[in-house]
Amino acid sequence: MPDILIKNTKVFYKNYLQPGEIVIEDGKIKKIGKDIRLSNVDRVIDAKGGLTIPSGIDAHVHFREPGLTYKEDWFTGSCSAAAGGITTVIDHPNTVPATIDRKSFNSKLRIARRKCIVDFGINGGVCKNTEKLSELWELGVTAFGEIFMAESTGELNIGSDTLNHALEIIHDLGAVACIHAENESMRLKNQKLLKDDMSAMSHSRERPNMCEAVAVEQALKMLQAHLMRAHFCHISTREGLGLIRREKYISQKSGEMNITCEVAPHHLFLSTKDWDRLGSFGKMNPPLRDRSSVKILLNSLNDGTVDMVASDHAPHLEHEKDVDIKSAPSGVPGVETLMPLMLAAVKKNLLPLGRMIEVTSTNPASIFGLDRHCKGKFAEGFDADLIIVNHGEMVPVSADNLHSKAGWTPYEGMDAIFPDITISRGEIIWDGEIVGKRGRGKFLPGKGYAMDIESP
Ligand SMILES: NC(=O)N[C@@H](CC(=O)O)C(=O)O
Ligand SMILES: [Zn+2]
Ligand SMILES: [Zn+2]
Repeated sequence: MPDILIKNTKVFYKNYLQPGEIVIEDGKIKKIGKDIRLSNVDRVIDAKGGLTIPSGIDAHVHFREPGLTYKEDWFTGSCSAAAGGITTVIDHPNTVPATIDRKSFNSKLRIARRKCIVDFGINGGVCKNTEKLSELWELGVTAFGEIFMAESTGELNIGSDTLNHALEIIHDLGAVACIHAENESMRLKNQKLLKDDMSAMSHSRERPNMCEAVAVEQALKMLQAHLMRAHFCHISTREGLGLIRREKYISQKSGEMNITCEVAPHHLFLSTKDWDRLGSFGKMNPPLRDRSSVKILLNSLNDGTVDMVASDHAPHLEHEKDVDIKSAPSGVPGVETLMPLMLAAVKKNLLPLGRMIEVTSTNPASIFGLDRHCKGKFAEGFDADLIIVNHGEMVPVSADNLHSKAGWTPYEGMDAIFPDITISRGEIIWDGEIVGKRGRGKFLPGKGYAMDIESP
C-alpha cells in the first residue's frame, strides 16, 4: 500500500511548474501525475495549492561532533537541516579528532548513525595523512576535504607540496578533492600589517579577493598537471570565479578536466556592508565581500558557472563570537536558512525555481555521486526527499525559531520562506516540529566503499 499521497500541489516537472500529485511508496517516489485515484493510502497530504519540490542536499556542513559538541552535534545539526528543508548533508572533517584515519572515521560514523535524522555522507580530511587517504576512501568517505590551503577553524591547513601530493593520490583513487582556496602566505603578511586594526572590516582585508584568486590559480595549476577533476568550496570573489569560469570554458572544449564550485549563502545574501550590523559575528572564511563580487556570484549561479549552493554551516556559540574581531572564531551557522533564503530569492525573481532545484539538489547529488543512492532527481523510482511549501509567505528569519546550538543567525530579520513539511525517504521528519527519529538518517557511502573493511 502506498504510504503517502500528496495532492493539491504544484510540482516542477519536465521543466514546468504545473499542478500535480505525488504517490510515495517504500520511501521512493512511486508516481508523479494528475488526478491519481488511490483506493488505499496510509496518509493524504493536502498541500493547499502550495509547492512540492526536492529537498536540499547540503554538501558542506560542520556538525562539530566528535569533540566540539557544545557548538553542535549530529542530532541538533540534523534537526536544523530538517527544519530548513535539507534531507542530505555532507559533513566536513575539522572535528576533534579530525576525520583523517580509520579510527576517527569509524567513530564519527558510529555517532552519526546513532544521532542523525537526515541522510549523510562524511568527507575525509587531508593533512599530513597522505598514506591514509586510500583507506579513508575504502571506508566510504564521500570526497576529500575541505582541503584547507589557509588557516581556518581546525588548523588543518597544508602547504603546496602536501597539497600537490594529496591531489595526485585523490586523482588515482578516482575521488573528488574539495578545496578551500585562500593563500596562506598572503594572509600571514596581511595579518601582520593589520595587527592593530581592530575593525571588523579588517578580516575582509586580511583575506582580500586576491588571496582567494591566487590560491585558486595555484590549485588550478596543480589540477591541470594531474588532469584531474576537483571542486572549489565557498567561492566568494569575482576574481576567483573568473579563473574558474575560464578553466571551465577551456576544459569543456577539451573534455580533459572537470572543475565545479559552490557558493555559500552568506556570500550571496550578505556583503561587507553587513560588517557594521554583524561585527565579529560576520567573521567567516573566506570573508564577506563587497557588492561587486556578490552580484557576480548571483549572476554566475544563474549562468551555470556556479554549480551549487552549500551552507558551510559552521556554528560557534554567541559568547565565542562576541569578542574582538581577531579573537572570534570564523564561521556562521546556515544549514537551516539555506533553502528558505533561496526560496525567498526565487520569489524575488533573483533566480528561476528550476535553477534553484538544480543548485540545491540535482547538482550536489551528481557532483558527489549521491545519484547512485537515488538522490537528487524528482522522478519515479528516486528517493522521496521532498519539501512542501504550503503557504509560501515570506517571514523574517529569527534565531528563536532555529534548531542549531549556535543560537544566533547572521540573517536575523531577513526574508525567508520556510518549508511546512520536510519528507526524507518517504517519512515526514518536519511538520512544524521535528518528528524524525534520532538515528533514522542513512549513511551514504562514497564510490570507494569496500563494505567488508568497516569495523563493526
Ligand atoms: N568557514 C569558516 O569560517 N569556518 C569553518 C571552516 C571553513 O569552512 O573554513 C568552520 O568549521 O568553522
Ligand atoms: Zn572553508
Ligand atoms: Zn567549511
